[in-house]
Amino acid sequence: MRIAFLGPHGTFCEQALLSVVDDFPGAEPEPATSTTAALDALRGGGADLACVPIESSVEGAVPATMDGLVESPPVVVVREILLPVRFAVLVRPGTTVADVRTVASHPHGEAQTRRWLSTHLPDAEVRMTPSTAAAAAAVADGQVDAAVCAPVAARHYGLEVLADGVHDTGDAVTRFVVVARAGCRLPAPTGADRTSIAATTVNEPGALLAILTEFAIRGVDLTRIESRPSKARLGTYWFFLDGAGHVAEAAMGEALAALHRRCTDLRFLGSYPRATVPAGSTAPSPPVAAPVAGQETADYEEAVAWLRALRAAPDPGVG
Ligand SMILES: O=C(O)C(=O)C[C@]1(C(=O)O)C=C[C@@H](O)C=C1
Repeated sequence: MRIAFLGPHGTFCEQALLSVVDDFPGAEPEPATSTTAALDALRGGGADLACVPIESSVEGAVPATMDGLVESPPVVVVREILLPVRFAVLVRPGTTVADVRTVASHPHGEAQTRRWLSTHLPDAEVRMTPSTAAAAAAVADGQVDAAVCAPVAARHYGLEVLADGVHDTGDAVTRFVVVARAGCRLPAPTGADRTSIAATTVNEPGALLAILTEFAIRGVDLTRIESRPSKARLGTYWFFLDGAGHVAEAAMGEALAALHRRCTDLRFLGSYPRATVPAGSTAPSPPVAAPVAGQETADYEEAVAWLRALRAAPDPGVG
Protein backbone atom coordinates (compact mmCIF):
# COMPACT_ATOMS: atom_id res chain seq x y z
CA MET A 1 0.00 0.00 0.00
CA ARG A 2 1.61 3.22 -1.21
CA ILE A 3 1.05 6.34 0.91
CA ALA A 4 2.06 9.58 -0.80
CA PHE A 5 3.10 12.30 1.64
CA LEU A 6 4.35 15.88 1.42
CA GLY A 7 8.08 15.33 0.96
CA PRO A 8 10.95 15.20 0.60
CA HIS A 9 12.18 13.19 3.59
CA GLY A 10 12.36 15.23 6.79
CA THR A 11 9.05 17.09 6.58
CA PHE A 12 6.71 17.40 9.53
CA CYS A 13 4.25 15.55 7.29
CA GLU A 14 6.58 12.54 7.15
CA GLN A 15 6.89 12.61 10.95
CA ALA A 16 3.11 12.68 11.26
CA LEU A 17 2.72 9.76 8.86
CA LEU A 18 5.43 7.69 10.56
CA SER A 19 3.64 8.13 13.89
CA VAL A 20 0.64 6.13 12.58
CA VAL A 21 2.16 4.08 9.77
CA ASP A 22 1.94 0.81 11.74
CA ASP A 23 -1.84 1.13 11.60
CA PHE A 24 -1.67 0.73 7.80
CA PRO A 25 -0.28 -2.77 7.22
CA GLY A 26 2.10 -2.99 4.26
CA ALA A 27 2.34 0.80 4.00
CA GLU A 28 5.11 2.20 1.81
CA PRO A 29 5.48 5.96 2.38
CA GLU A 30 6.45 7.75 -0.84
CA PRO A 31 7.46 11.43 -0.87
CA ALA A 32 5.57 13.77 -3.21
CA THR A 33 6.85 17.20 -4.24
CA SER A 34 3.80 19.08 -2.96
CA THR A 35 0.46 18.62 -1.24
CA THR A 36 -1.23 18.86 -4.63
CA ALA A 37 1.11 16.21 -6.07
CA ALA A 38 0.31 13.86 -3.17
CA LEU A 39 -3.45 14.24 -3.76
CA ASP A 40 -2.97 13.89 -7.52
CA ALA A 41 -1.05 10.64 -6.97
CA LEU A 42 -3.97 9.37 -4.91
CA ARG A 43 -6.56 10.36 -7.52
CA GLY A 44 -4.46 9.04 -10.40
CA GLY A 45 -3.93 5.64 -8.75
CA GLY A 46 -0.20 6.20 -8.22
CA ALA A 47 -0.86 5.99 -4.47
CA ASP A 48 -3.47 4.23 -2.34
CA LEU A 49 -3.53 6.92 0.35
CA ALA A 50 -2.16 10.45 0.74
CA CYS A 51 -1.00 12.15 3.94
CA VAL A 52 -1.14 15.96 3.81
CA PRO A 53 -1.19 18.90 6.25
CA ILE A 54 -4.61 20.54 6.64
CA GLU A 55 -4.31 23.17 9.38
CA SER A 56 -1.92 24.73 11.85
CA SER A 57 -2.93 25.97 15.29
CA VAL A 58 -0.94 29.12 14.53
CA GLU A 59 -1.30 29.78 10.80
CA GLY A 60 -4.68 28.20 10.05
CA ALA A 61 -5.73 26.32 6.93
CA VAL A 62 -3.43 24.83 4.32
CA PRO A 63 -5.19 26.18 1.21
CA ALA A 64 -3.80 23.59 -1.23
CA THR A 65 -5.25 20.80 0.89
CA MET A 66 -8.64 22.45 1.34
CA ASP A 67 -8.93 23.09 -2.38
CA GLY A 68 -7.66 19.61 -3.21
CA LEU A 69 -10.28 17.93 -1.04
CA VAL A 70 -13.17 19.23 -3.17
CA GLU A 71 -11.66 18.40 -6.54
CA SER A 72 -12.84 15.36 -8.50
CA PRO A 73 -12.88 12.41 -8.30
CA PRO A 74 -13.99 12.55 -4.66
CA VAL A 75 -11.76 11.63 -1.73
CA VAL A 76 -12.41 11.09 1.97
CA VAL A 77 -10.35 11.55 5.12
CA VAL A 78 -9.81 8.25 6.95
CA ARG A 79 -7.47 9.40 9.71
CA GLU A 80 -6.28 12.61 11.35
CA ILE A 81 -2.98 13.14 13.14
CA LEU A 82 -2.03 15.97 15.50
CA LEU A 83 1.69 16.72 15.55
CA PRO A 84 3.32 19.23 17.92
CA VAL A 85 5.76 21.27 15.81
CA ARG A 86 8.98 23.03 16.79
CA PHE A 87 11.32 24.69 14.34
CA ALA A 88 15.08 24.95 13.97
CA VAL A 89 17.29 26.96 11.61
CA LEU A 90 19.57 24.55 9.72
CA VAL A 91 22.70 25.51 7.80
CA ARG A 92 25.66 23.88 6.05
CA PRO A 93 28.34 23.00 8.60
CA GLY A 94 30.49 26.00 9.49
CA THR A 95 27.89 28.64 8.49
CA THR A 96 27.51 31.46 11.04
CA VAL A 97 24.62 33.88 11.55
CA ALA A 98 26.65 36.54 9.73
CA ASP A 99 26.90 34.26 6.65
CA VAL A 100 23.13 33.86 6.25
CA ARG A 101 21.87 36.03 3.39
CA THR A 102 18.98 33.81 2.27
CA VAL A 103 16.63 31.67 4.36
CA ALA A 104 13.95 29.34 3.01
CA SER A 105 10.87 27.59 4.42
CA HIS A 106 7.31 26.49 3.74
CA PRO A 107 4.94 29.50 4.07
CA HIS A 108 3.59 28.05 7.35
CA GLY A 109 7.16 27.65 8.65
CA GLU A 110 7.93 31.27 7.82
CA ALA A 111 4.67 32.41 9.43
CA GLN A 112 5.45 30.59 12.67
CA THR A 113 8.99 32.03 12.98
CA ARG A 114 8.49 35.51 11.50
CA ARG A 115 9.35 37.40 14.67
CA TRP A 116 12.44 35.30 15.33
CA LEU A 117 13.62 35.84 11.74
CA SER A 118 13.07 39.59 11.81
CA THR A 119 14.95 39.84 15.13
CA HIS A 120 17.88 37.51 14.41
CA LEU A 121 18.19 37.56 10.61
CA PRO A 122 16.66 40.96 9.75
CA ASP A 123 18.57 41.37 6.49
CA ALA A 124 18.13 37.84 5.16
CA GLU A 125 15.95 37.38 2.08
CA VAL A 126 13.18 34.88 2.87
CA ARG A 127 12.22 32.41 0.12
CA MET A 128 9.27 30.01 0.04
CA THR A 129 9.58 26.29 -0.71
CA PRO A 130 6.87 23.61 -1.12
CA SER A 131 7.83 22.14 2.28
CA THR A 132 10.23 22.76 5.13
CA ALA A 133 12.37 19.77 4.11
CA ALA A 134 12.56 21.13 0.54
CA ALA A 135 14.15 24.19 2.16
CA ALA A 136 16.68 21.97 3.94
CA ALA A 137 17.46 20.23 0.64
CA ALA A 138 17.97 23.66 -0.97
CA VAL A 139 20.51 24.52 1.76
CA ALA A 140 22.37 21.26 1.12
CA ASP A 141 22.42 22.11 -2.63
CA GLY A 142 23.84 25.56 -1.91
CA GLN A 143 20.76 27.38 -3.29
CA VAL A 144 20.06 29.16 0.02
CA ASP A 145 22.04 29.64 3.23
CA ALA A 146 19.53 28.51 5.86
CA ALA A 147 16.27 26.58 6.26
CA VAL A 148 13.52 26.94 8.85
CA CYS A 149 12.39 23.35 9.30
CA ALA A 150 12.07 20.37 11.61
CA PRO A 151 15.30 19.59 13.51
CA VAL A 152 15.08 16.02 12.14
CA ALA A 153 15.87 17.35 8.64
CA ALA A 154 19.49 17.94 9.74
CA ARG A 155 20.41 14.28 9.50
CA HIS A 156 18.64 13.79 6.17
CA TYR A 157 20.64 16.58 4.48
CA GLY A 158 23.93 16.69 6.42
CA LEU A 159 23.14 20.08 7.96
CA GLU A 160 23.78 21.51 11.40
CA VAL A 161 21.57 23.42 13.77
CA LEU A 162 22.31 27.16 13.81
CA ALA A 163 19.43 27.85 16.23
CA ASP A 164 16.74 25.65 17.77
CA GLY A 165 13.32 26.48 19.22
CA VAL A 166 12.92 29.46 16.86
CA HIS A 167 9.10 29.37 16.70
CA ASP A 168 7.28 32.50 17.85
CA THR A 169 4.42 30.58 19.52
CA GLY A 170 5.03 27.64 21.85
CA ASP A 171 2.79 24.57 21.84
CA ALA A 172 2.02 24.85 18.11
CA VAL A 173 0.25 21.85 16.64
CA THR A 174 -0.30 20.95 12.99
CA ARG A 175 -3.15 18.69 11.95
CA PHE A 176 -2.55 16.22 9.13
CA VAL A 177 -5.04 13.98 7.36
CA VAL A 178 -4.71 10.63 5.65
CA VAL A 179 -6.96 10.65 2.59
CA ALA A 180 -8.35 7.78 0.50
CA ARG A 181 -10.35 7.58 -2.72
CA ALA A 182 -14.10 7.82 -1.98
CA GLY A 183 -15.85 4.46 -1.99
CA CYS A 184 -13.40 2.85 0.40
CA ARG A 185 -14.78 1.33 3.60
CA LEU A 186 -15.13 4.13 6.16
CA PRO A 187 -13.41 3.78 9.54
CA ALA A 188 -15.90 2.25 12.02
CA PRO A 189 -17.41 4.59 14.63
CA THR A 190 -15.34 4.74 17.83
CA GLY A 191 -17.60 7.01 19.90
CA ALA A 192 -15.06 9.84 19.53
CA ASP A 193 -15.10 10.66 15.82
CA ARG A 194 -15.10 13.64 13.53
CA THR A 195 -16.97 14.14 10.28
CA SER A 196 -15.85 16.59 7.58
CA ILE A 197 -17.99 18.09 4.83
CA ALA A 198 -17.84 20.90 2.30
CA ALA A 199 -20.99 22.65 1.17
CA THR A 200 -22.09 25.38 -1.20
CA THR A 201 -25.40 27.16 -0.81
CA VAL A 202 -27.51 29.88 -2.40
CA ASN A 203 -26.67 33.49 -1.61
CA GLU A 204 -29.62 34.64 0.46
CA PRO A 205 -29.95 35.97 4.00
CA GLY A 206 -29.64 33.20 6.55
CA ALA A 207 -28.34 30.52 4.12
CA LEU A 208 -25.21 29.81 6.17
CA LEU A 209 -27.20 30.03 9.40
CA ALA A 210 -29.56 27.39 8.01
CA ILE A 211 -26.62 25.04 7.46
CA LEU A 212 -25.31 25.61 10.97
CA THR A 213 -28.80 25.15 12.40
CA GLU A 214 -29.04 21.59 11.04
CA PHE A 215 -26.13 20.71 13.32
CA ALA A 216 -27.20 22.86 16.27
CA ILE A 217 -30.71 21.40 16.57
CA ARG A 218 -29.25 17.88 16.64
CA GLY A 219 -26.67 18.66 19.32
CA VAL A 220 -23.71 18.21 16.92
CA ASP A 221 -20.65 20.12 18.12
CA LEU A 222 -18.98 21.86 15.18
CA THR A 223 -15.23 21.82 15.69
CA ARG A 224 -14.13 23.87 12.68
CA ILE A 225 -15.53 26.13 9.97
CA GLU A 226 -13.57 27.60 7.07
CA SER A 227 -14.54 29.09 3.77
CA ARG A 228 -12.61 28.94 0.52
CA PRO A 229 -13.45 30.53 -2.80
CA SER A 230 -15.41 28.17 -5.07
CA LYS A 231 -13.19 29.47 -7.90
CA ALA A 232 -16.27 29.68 -10.17
CA ARG A 233 -16.63 33.42 -9.59
CA LEU A 234 -15.92 36.07 -6.99
CA GLY A 235 -18.27 35.92 -4.03
CA THR A 236 -19.07 32.19 -4.16
CA TYR A 237 -17.62 29.86 -1.53
CA TRP A 238 -17.16 26.35 -0.26
CA PHE A 239 -17.92 26.14 3.46
CA PHE A 240 -15.82 23.47 5.12
CA LEU A 241 -17.28 22.15 8.35
CA ASP A 242 -16.00 19.58 10.82
CA GLY A 243 -18.30 18.23 13.51
CA ALA A 244 -17.97 15.77 16.36
CA GLY A 245 -19.64 12.47 15.44
CA HIS A 246 -19.75 9.80 12.73
CA VAL A 247 -21.98 9.61 9.67
CA ALA A 248 -23.14 6.19 10.92
CA GLU A 249 -24.63 7.88 13.99
CA ALA A 250 -28.18 9.21 13.75
CA ALA A 251 -27.55 12.86 14.72
CA MET A 252 -24.74 13.38 12.21
CA GLY A 253 -26.45 11.24 9.56
CA GLU A 254 -29.70 13.21 9.85
CA ALA A 255 -27.83 16.53 9.75
CA LEU A 256 -26.04 15.50 6.55
CA ALA A 257 -29.29 14.27 4.97
CA ALA A 258 -30.87 17.65 5.75
CA LEU A 259 -27.89 19.45 4.19
CA HIS A 260 -28.17 17.20 1.13
CA ARG A 261 -31.69 18.58 0.63
CA ARG A 262 -30.70 22.16 1.44
CA CYS A 263 -27.28 22.77 -0.15
CA THR A 264 -26.54 23.39 -3.82
CA ASP A 265 -23.55 21.02 -3.52
CA LEU A 266 -22.52 18.87 -0.58
CA ARG A 267 -19.33 16.82 -0.38
CA PHE A 268 -18.89 14.21 2.31
CA LEU A 269 -15.19 14.36 3.24
CA GLY A 270 -15.08 11.49 5.71
CA SER A 271 -15.81 10.23 9.25
CA TYR A 272 -12.72 9.20 11.21
CA PRO A 273 -11.46 8.92 14.80
CA ARG A 274 -10.69 12.23 16.51
CA ALA A 275 -6.99 12.54 17.31
CA THR A 276 -5.54 13.93 20.50
CA VAL A 277 -2.16 15.58 20.97
CA PRO A 278 0.39 12.80 21.73
CA ALA A 279 1.28 12.14 25.35
CA GLY A 280 4.39 14.00 26.45
CA SER A 281 3.53 17.19 24.59
CA THR A 282 2.50 20.23 26.62
CA ALA A 283 0.17 21.40 23.83
CA PRO A 284 -3.50 21.04 24.77
CA SER A 285 -5.78 18.80 22.69
CA PRO A 286 -8.62 20.57 20.84
CA PRO A 287 -11.79 21.11 22.88
CA VAL A 288 -15.01 19.19 22.19
CA ALA A 289 -18.29 20.26 23.79
CA ALA A 290 -20.03 17.95 26.26
CA PRO A 291 -22.95 15.92 24.81
CA VAL A 292 -26.30 17.70 24.87
CA ALA A 293 -29.00 16.07 27.03
CA GLY A 294 -31.61 14.41 24.81
CA GLN A 295 -29.33 14.58 21.75
CA GLU A 296 -26.99 11.68 22.43
CA THR A 297 -26.74 8.66 20.12
CA ALA A 298 -28.87 6.57 22.49
CA ASP A 299 -31.59 9.25 22.40
CA TYR A 300 -31.62 9.12 18.61
CA GLU A 301 -31.77 5.34 18.55
CA GLU A 302 -34.67 5.41 20.99
CA ALA A 303 -36.51 7.99 18.85
CA VAL A 304 -35.94 5.98 15.65
CA ALA A 305 -37.27 2.85 17.39
CA TRP A 306 -40.33 4.84 18.55
CA LEU A 307 -41.03 6.04 15.00
CA ARG A 308 -40.54 2.54 13.59
CA ALA A 309 -43.05 1.19 16.10
CA LEU A 310 -45.58 3.87 15.12
CA ARG A 311 -45.19 3.07 11.44
CA ALA A 312 -45.48 -0.65 12.09
CA ALA A 313 -48.96 -0.30 13.66
CA PRO A 314 -50.90 -3.43 12.66
CA ASP A 315 -53.92 -1.74 11.00
CA PRO A 316 -52.77 1.33 9.04
CA GLY A 317 -56.06 1.41 7.14
CA VAL A 318 -58.29 2.52 10.06
CA GLY A 319 -60.44 5.50 9.08
O1 LIG B 1 6.69 21.51 5.28
C1 LIG B 1 6.47 20.61 6.11
O2 LIG B 1 7.37 20.05 6.75
C2 LIG B 1 5.09 20.20 6.34
O3 LIG B 1 4.84 19.11 6.76
C3 LIG B 1 4.02 21.24 6.08
C4 LIG B 1 3.72 22.14 7.27
C5 LIG B 1 2.35 22.89 7.04
O4 LIG B 1 1.77 22.80 5.99
O5 LIG B 1 1.92 23.59 7.98
C6 LIG B 1 3.56 21.32 8.48
C7 LIG B 1 3.93 21.73 9.69
C8 LIG B 1 4.46 23.07 9.93
O6 LIG B 1 3.38 23.84 10.41
C9 LIG B 1 5.00 23.69 8.70
C10 LIG B 1 4.74 23.19 7.46
